[in-house]
Amino acid sequence: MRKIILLGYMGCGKSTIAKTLSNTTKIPFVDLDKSIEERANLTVNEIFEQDGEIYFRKLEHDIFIELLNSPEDLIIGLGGGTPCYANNHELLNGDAVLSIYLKASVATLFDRLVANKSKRPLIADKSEEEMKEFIAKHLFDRSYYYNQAQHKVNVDGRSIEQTVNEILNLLA
Ligand SMILES: Nc1ncnc2c1ncn2[C@@H]1O[C@H](COP(=O)(O)OP(=O)(O)OP(=O)(O)O)[C@@H](O)[C@H]1O
Ligand SMILES: O=C(O)C1=C[C@@H](O)[C@@H](O)[C@H](O)C1
Ligand SMILES: [Mg+2]
Repeated sequence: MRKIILLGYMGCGKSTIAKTLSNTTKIPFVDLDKSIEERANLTVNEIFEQDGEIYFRKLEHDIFIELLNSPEDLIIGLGGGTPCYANNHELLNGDAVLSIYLKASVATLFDRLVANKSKRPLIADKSEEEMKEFIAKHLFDRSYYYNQAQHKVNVDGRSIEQTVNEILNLLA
């Protein structure tokens, strides 16, 4: 059955947009980070601290595959790094998959993340100045993987409703 996959950098709005899209379409939404936390019975931060990032990436890949193979229609919100590890980027073009990159500028990402970085282990300990530089470099490194998505939706300066409407047009 059909899988709608939202991807993009931390803070681009995957979880927020997916929730509203799910309310509108009545297609259930699964957040990959939340699924990982439920499976491990630990927060993402705790998994990074206790088991390390490599363990997290393995769990992330395994659960992503499970979700893709599940028998129902789903909206899947990926983690910010999901397309950049294992062969996950190839899965963005699998059968019955519609993948959408929510593309945000460094400025938009910085504004959204600066107030809310503690739950994101890759930026939790960075100062504001370090964060801006980190996001810019990291986004550059990851863009190749994000651009493997079938569709790209620019989210800068867009309300949640505007972005959701753009995605609904892709589904029509
Ligand atoms: N127009 C908008 N569209 C989406 N999110 C927005 C918008 N304006 C503000 N936000 C805020 O941006 C923040 C980041 O969004 P969200 O947590 O959905 O990102 P994410 O891509 O799921 O991040 P992560 O990969 O870290 O889980 C949220 O606090 C959300 O409320
Ligand atoms: O960008 C990333 O690599 C991450 C983003 C989050 O969604 C989490 O999956 C985790 O914090 C790693
Ligand atoms: Mg999220």
